Amino acid sequence: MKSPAVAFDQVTHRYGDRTALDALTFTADAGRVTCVLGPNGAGKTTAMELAEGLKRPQQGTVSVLGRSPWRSPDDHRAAVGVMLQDGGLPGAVRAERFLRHVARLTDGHQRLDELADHLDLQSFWGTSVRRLSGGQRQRVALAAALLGSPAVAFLDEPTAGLDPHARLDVWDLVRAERDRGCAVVVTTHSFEEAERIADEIVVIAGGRVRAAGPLAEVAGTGGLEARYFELTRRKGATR
Ligand SMILES: Nc1ncnc2c1ncn2[C@@H]1O[C@H](COP(=O)(O)OP(=O)(O)OP(=O)(O)O)[C@@H](O)[C@H]1O
Repeated sequence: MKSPAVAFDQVTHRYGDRTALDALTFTADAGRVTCVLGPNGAGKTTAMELAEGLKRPQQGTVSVLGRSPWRSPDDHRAAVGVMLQDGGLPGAVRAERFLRHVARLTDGHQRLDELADHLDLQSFWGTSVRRLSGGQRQRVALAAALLGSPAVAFLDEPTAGLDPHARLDVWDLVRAERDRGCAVVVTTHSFEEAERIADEIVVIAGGRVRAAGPLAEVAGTGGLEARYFELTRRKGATR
């Protein structure tokens, strides 16, 4: 059996006395879109940061393409595309200049033309990143993550704040990445998004996996939204 592109095995991570991840265990495969859902503070970003090699796991193991992301060398990192929630983009540089720079580093010139088309980047090519709207900046961050045609892509809330056209463009792009064999891991708060793009769903709450599996299996007959509220119900809440 092929090993998963991303594997969390019994990962626990604490910030002081707060447990952000509690024996978290799940996998994500190549050629699949895995959507990670969970309430604010569930541990999604912490999990993504561990998988991206930005944090070292305190307990348990994280593996991406068969290696520990914390210890992996640069060529391994190049196979992993990352779109962070805050973008981490340089403010003073024009969008085009920034992306051409990333394209040089990732050998992604041809890809840049495709992505520019797909995400309508030319309409704000000449604007410095700091003057872009939130949604435009997000599209630049997404293009930067995908320029190197990565084998694994981590996209943290890629469509938050995007207009309906841009959301459709991003969903198309995510499906295209999956179809070329990429393991795409997407965090989202949108059931619509998960239902449109996910092959696999992972629901996290309180740092633990509450459900994981194919979309139809996790959603069951009542639908994903109902199942999510059932899995993540808060004490005293009416739903
Ligand atoms: N740097 C930090 N220092 C202390 N606590 C932190 C830090 N980062 C996250 N936490 C805590 O860890 C828990 C998990 O946070 P995390 O950001 O991973 O959740 P999330 O699921 O991504 O939330 P959101 O949906 O709001 O983005 C939360 O209780 C949060 O307050």
